[in-house]
Formats: sequence, C-alpha cells, structure tokens
Amino acid sequence: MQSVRQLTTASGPRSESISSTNSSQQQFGSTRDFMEQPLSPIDGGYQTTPELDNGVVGGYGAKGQLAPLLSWEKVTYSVRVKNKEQSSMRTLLHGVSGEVYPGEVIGLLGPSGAGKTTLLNILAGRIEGGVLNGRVQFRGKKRVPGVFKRRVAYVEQEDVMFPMLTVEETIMFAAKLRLTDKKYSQLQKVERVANVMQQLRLSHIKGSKIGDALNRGVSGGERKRVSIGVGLVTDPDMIVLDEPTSGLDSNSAEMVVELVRDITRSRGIASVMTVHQPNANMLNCFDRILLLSQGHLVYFGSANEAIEYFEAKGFPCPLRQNPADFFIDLMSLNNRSPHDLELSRRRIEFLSQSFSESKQPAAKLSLSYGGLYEQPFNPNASTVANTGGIHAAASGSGGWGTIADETPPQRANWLFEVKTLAQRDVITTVRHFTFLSAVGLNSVSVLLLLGLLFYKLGSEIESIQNRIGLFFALTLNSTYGVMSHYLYVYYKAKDIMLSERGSGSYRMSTFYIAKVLVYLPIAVFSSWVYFLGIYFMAGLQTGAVKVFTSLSLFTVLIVVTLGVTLLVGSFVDTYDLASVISALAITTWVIFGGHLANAGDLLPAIKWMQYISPAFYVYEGMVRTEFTGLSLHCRANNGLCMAKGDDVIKLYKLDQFTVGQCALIGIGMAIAYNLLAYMSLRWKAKPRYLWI
Ligand SMILES: Nc1ncnc2c1ncn2[C@@H]1O[C@H](COP(=O)(O)OP(=O)(O)OP(=O)(O)O)[C@@H](O)[C@H]1O
Repeated sequence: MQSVRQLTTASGPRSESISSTNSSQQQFGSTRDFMEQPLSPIDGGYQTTPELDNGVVGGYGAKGQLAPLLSWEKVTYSVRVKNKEQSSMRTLLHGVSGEVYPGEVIGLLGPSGAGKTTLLNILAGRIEGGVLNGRVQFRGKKRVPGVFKRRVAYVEQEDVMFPMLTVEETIMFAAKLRLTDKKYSQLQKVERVANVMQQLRLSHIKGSKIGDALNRGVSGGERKRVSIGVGLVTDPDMIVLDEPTSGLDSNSAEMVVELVRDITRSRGIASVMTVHQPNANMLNCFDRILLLSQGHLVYFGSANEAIEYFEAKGFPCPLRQNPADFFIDLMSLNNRSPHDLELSRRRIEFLSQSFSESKQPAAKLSLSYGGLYEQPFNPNASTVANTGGIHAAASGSGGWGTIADETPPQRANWLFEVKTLAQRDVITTVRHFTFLSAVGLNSVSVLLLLGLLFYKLGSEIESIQNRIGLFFALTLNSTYGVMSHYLYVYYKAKDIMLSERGSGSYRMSTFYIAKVLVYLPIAVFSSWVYFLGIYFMAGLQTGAVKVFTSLSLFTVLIVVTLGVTLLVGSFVDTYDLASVISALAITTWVIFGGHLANAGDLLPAIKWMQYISPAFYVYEGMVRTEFTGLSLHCRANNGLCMAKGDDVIKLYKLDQFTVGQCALIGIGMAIAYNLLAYMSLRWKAKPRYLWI
C-alpha cells in the first residue's frame, strides 16, 4: 500500500528506492523536488488510510469508507466522419476509465486533439451526437439527467455572460434562478452570493460590469472567476471546467486553478478540468492527472507518481523540464518526418498498452477526507441534504458515500422565473446603449423623414398616391426596423440561454415570455412615437375611432413582426443566416402586401402568397380606415376623378376583407407566429445529450 502523503514526502521507502537508482533518476529526483511543494495549507490532511478495494467503484457500503462521486468505465466514443466519398466511424475515446472522489481535483491533460474536451463533456453529461458506450456512475448509480445536470457546474471555455450586468448581479441572477424560494430565503441567497464572491476574490469588483469586446469590463481572469461563481452559487457536488486557463496570463491562470483547488477542498466537492499546458504550480494543484493521447488513456494517478511511472517505462523526465510539458511531449505525435511519426505512434501505443495492463494507480487511490475539509459551505446542513449535497451526507453519517435523495431539485416557481428573467432582460436592455440609441434614432428619423415627406396631404386627387405611399412606407419601415433591432439582441440572449439551459437553470417558456414582455413594449412604444407623429403631420383623418383603429392595426403589425423575428431567431442557428432569411421574409411581405401590385390582379398561382403576408391585412385595414368616408376634390380638367375615398379602395381592390377581419387575421397571425417561435425554440434548443 502506498499513500499519497508518503509519495510526496522527501524521505521514506519510496525516496529510498529512488535514491538507489541510476543517475538519470537523480535528475528525476531534482524535478520531483521541484514538484514537492505542499499541495495546500490543508494538505496535511492526507492520511495513510486503509486502501480501498480495487472494486471500490460504486461501492458505498462501509461507514467512513471513501467512495467515488463520479466513476467512468471503459468509455468509448465514436463519431461518423465524412471523407470525400465515403463516411466512416472515427473513435475519439478508446475505453477510458477513472473516477473522481469528493475533495479531489483531477486535471485532464494531453496534446491538442487527444480527446480531453470530449471526455470532459461525456463526464459532464454534455456530449451530443455520435455513439457512446461504457458506463458512467454518479454516486454509484446510473446518472439521472434531470438530477445530475443540476448537481454539476459546468464552466465552459468561453465565458458566456451578459456584458452589461455587474459581477454581483451575474452571480445573484444565477442564484435567483437556480435556488428555489421554498428552500432559500432572499437573505440566504444574498449571503451565498457574498460568500462565493469572497471565496473567488471578487468582492472588491462586485459592482464592475462584465464587459465585452466593445465595452471595457473585468479582466479575463476575473471573468473566468465569475463564471466559476455562477456555477458554485448553487452548491454543486462537482465542478467541471473546460480549459479555464485559456487566454489568461500565467498569474491569472495559476490563481484560477489554485482557487478551484481550494474551493474543491473546502467544500468537499470534486473538480475535473482540462488544461492545455499547466505549469509546475498548476500541476501541483491536481490531486491526480489523467493523461490522454489519441483518445487512449496513458496514465491516471498523481503527477509525482507519473514521473516515476514513465521513468520506469524508460522515459525519464529531463532535468528542469516542466513535468507537464514532458508528459505532453511524451503523448504527442511527432510529425517532423515519417520515421519520427512512426516512432511516436509506437511510443503512444506502448504507453497506453502498458498502462491498461498495469495495476492502475487510479484503482489503488487511498485518500481519507475525514476531517480534511473546512466547514461545509452551507451552514444549513439540512438544506444541503435536501438538495442531495454531499456535505450533509458526510456530516450526517460520517461517510462521504451516503447516497442522498435522488429526486430532481425543485424548480423555481414559474411566475418567479418569468419575473426574474424579465428583470434581468430589462437591466441588460436599459444598459445596452447601442441598442436603445438605434431604436430611438430609428423612431426620430422615420418620424422626421416621413412626416416631412408626407406633410399635410390635403384632399386633392394627388393625395391618393401620397396616402397609399405613406401606408406603404410605414409598413415597410416598421417591419424592417423591428427585425433588424430585435434579431441581434435575441441571438445574444439565446447564446446565454443555451449555455444556462445545459444546467437546467430555467424553463424555455419563461425565457420566451420574458423576452416578449421586455421587447414588445419597447417595440410598440417606439413605433407609436413615429406613427402618431406622422399621422398628424400628414393630416390623416383625425376622428378618435379612425386614429385608434389605424394605431391598433399598426400595433398588430409590430407584434406579428416581432413574432416572425423570434421565429427566425429561434429556428435558425446562426445570426448571419437569420438576417438573410428575415430580409427575404420582409421583402416577400412587401411584394405581396398590396402596395406594389394591385391586390386583385395577381396570378392565381401566387395569389396565396398575399394571404400569408401579415403586411397585406394591416395595409388593407389601414387603407380602408383612412379612405372610408374621405372626400376628395376633383379639379375641372382632370380626366380621372374619384370624389369618394371608397372608390379608391375599390380601385386598388383592397375591399376583400373588412377592417375588423383584417385586425382579427393579424391578431391570429401574431399568436400563431409567437407560438411557432416558442415551439421551434423548444425543439431547437432542447439538449440532446447522450447518457450512459
Ligand atoms: N463531433 C466530432 N466529429 C468529428 N471529430 C470530432 C468531433 N468532436 C471532436 N472531434 C475530433 O476528436 C479529437 C478530439 O477532440 P477534443 O476536442 O476532445 O480534443 P482536445 O484534447 O480537447 O483538444 P484541444 O486541446 O485542442 O481542445 C479531435 O481530433 C477533434 O477534431
């Protein structure tokens, strides 16, 4: 039996055996000394405890016995790849096994393309497509997706957050959305957020905005810590991080890894992270490393043992080389020449073969975490127990392995979710200066442009053309305006929603309703500003009923357009494609809207297009409202004379539906498009993760 403590001690049986080996091992000894810094102030907690049985995976029997939080056995993952003519299956992971214990930090290391992210995603329950085989168990049982995804915090490589929210607001909204009101009072949530910020050393910048490329915000390292805070605030059992150090300078990168290690230990949770090229200090933060090469497991155990292990296989770590670089070099294919490539291929094959044949260090891990950690994070132990928290399980029975309640954690109340999401949308929208100024500028410029162009139309015969032109311009402008403004902000919000949905933060229905509740008033009020302004500047019929009817029809058009915008935004994956499709949709509406071609003269084969164009109904309704009862002055020598507005309606064949029918059909379309948008959002954004 060999304990970790013994391995990291300069003296003792292992050291003696090392000192008695050859000179290259002496060099290795120097490198090892470099790595033998204490793991943490609480490192002394490691004890030489009875070794767990090799068959420990999934074993929760004995009191006080350490059991893995998550274990994975013979995980194999393949995807279909298409070459020029044929498609074939490519195996990205070849029977990888391992486990992670509470309080443990595991680093997934390997060269680029080794399969680290693939394995991480499988462990986090975030892998889509392909064929997945093997077994993954959470606390000794098959994972229940609804439970598991809320017990695991996944920190993506890209930090997807609202740039306009502050650090505190970002973590607070995560707490509000993911901690139910039934179990956590507002005060508890506030305390929890403060606690997380303190642990992640964010308290001093809690009022700073997250920021993005255009708006200066917190630094890269701080942003990463906020992402971790968003995950931690729900008190997960495990935190999974994909390249948390990428793009950070070495100080910030070290700080992130060290904080994850400290939090992992102080909370007794488990952490698994991929790190591209950790330096020696970061390597020291990992209790164990899992080395992958070409999808094969090459090593899984402590970093110190890895150096000895590879040396025993004939690959000593050169003096003063960063061990992590050495491991990655060992596992990389060397493409310099066909000969080198073949050699490196054979080396990797040999290493993976020998590891699978050896008694894997992973299987003889013998850590005891009893009394190792500081107090559990949540002072309310029973609360944690209810959420399946491992802390309470530990404090309750004296053993980490107690299986907690596996019922899915309760969701927040539906209305509370809508309110919270709408609140967040209001804050982000109000602070989105570019968006608001674009909306405002559009209203003012359309008002001035159309108001002056169609100023005081009068009742001469020429005013017919001007009135028709005005309604056309209004329809065109409002639809383009709504589409262009809201499509972009919707995509930005959707990106964040997709990331938050992976951890089951909130319902899709509440996300959609909140969006409509915030976008619609802005779209409607900003359109009313120019519609009413132009209406009176142009001198259209001023009776209260006329104004109200026209305004209502125009509002219906805004609602339909927003519905179509959200439909395109929900259905189409990329913004670029969506903007092309939405422009096409508006062009089609306009062409068949009854302005350009006489509504009655269309070919029967394409006339149906008119009936699916919301612009047609709104336009017909507005024209009918304006021209009904309108008296026009005919000049003496004018050949064409229509003294009554009703004749104009007939001439343009805009008498197919009554105003009421136009309004009702428009409302029906608004409801239909919004329902379709919601349904396609559900369908497209539904996670299709593979579970084993
Ligand atoms: N869905 C997929 N279809 C085809 N190939 C894939 C797919 N996903 C991953 N791969 C390939 O599988 C290999 C492993 O990818 P993965 O992203 O897991 O590697 P990695 O070790 O995380 O690399 P890096 O450090 O560069 O991010 C790569 O060669 C990648 O191109």
